[in-house]
Amino acid sequence: MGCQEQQLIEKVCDIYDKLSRLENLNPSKQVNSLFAQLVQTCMSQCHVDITELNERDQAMRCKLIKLCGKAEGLLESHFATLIGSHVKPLNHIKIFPYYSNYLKLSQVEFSMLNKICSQVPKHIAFVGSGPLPLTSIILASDHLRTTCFHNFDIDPSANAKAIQLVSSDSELSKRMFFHTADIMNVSSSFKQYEVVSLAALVGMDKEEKARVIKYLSGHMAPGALLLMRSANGARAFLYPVIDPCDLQGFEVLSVFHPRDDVINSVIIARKNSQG
Ligand SMILES: C[S@@+](CC[C@H](N)C(=O)[O-])C[C@H]1O[C@@H](n2cnc3c(N)ncnc32)[C@H](O)[C@@H]1O
Repeated sequence: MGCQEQQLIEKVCDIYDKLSRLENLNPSKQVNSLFAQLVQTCMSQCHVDITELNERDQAMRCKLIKLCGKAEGLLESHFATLIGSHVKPLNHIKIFPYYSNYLKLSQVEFSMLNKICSQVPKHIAFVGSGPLPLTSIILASDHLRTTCFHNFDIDPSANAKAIQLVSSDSELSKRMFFHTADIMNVSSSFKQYEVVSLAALVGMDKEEKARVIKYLSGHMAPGALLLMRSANGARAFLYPVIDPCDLQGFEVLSVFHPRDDVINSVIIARKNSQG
């Protein structure tokens, strides 16, 4: 590994060490500052190959991804409550600190889908939509204005907050549906979706992510699209990486790796027609 790469890894380890010592990961000046430093560090264009990490750094990365996932959930829940307290919540979603990142990521995901889909999808499933389902809201409001979004989340309180956000918008709430379930227990209804979008935080390690993808491949309609969020380079300290070998039963159609302040890579694959 180059010395620049080693310096980046040491910086990530140092931030992880500070985060892991905190009492909790609820949004606060200290937590927000450490995550801002972590994201800034991992957006570096310095090439990092996480398959070459030593055992200590591999172990740290696995724990850091889980810690980031927890903090992201707490951040989204905190802002979903804040935004949901307004009479017209959707007029206030811009207060979410990473709103512009979601705008850019949703634009990327829409552009990729637009190149692949011959028709506008009628039904999209978003798996792991969370208390602040910004991707579904932005896609439904800005890009796919006739598409119905079925949002799945294992956490009933996440769905309750999400419903609070959209219910005051009469048009949007006609196209946004929320289902409380562990995605690994949902079977029949998946055949109706032309597109299934899998959140970055569903499947917090490689094995679990591969299990979710394998499960989806067994329940999606042949020819349907699976849109996944992955990570590349140093961004792989923040999210699990999806490799082509994890996509048995799918044909990879499009891959996007960000170079700006978008964090997630995006992969779109088609479910093989032989079912
Ligand atoms: C906090 S949101 C974050 C969404 C984020 N933008 C992303 O792309 O991951 C992730 C959500 O996934 C949900 N989740 C995790 N595992 C799940 C599963 N097996 N089935 C359904 N929802 C799940 C969590 O409850 C959480 O609300």
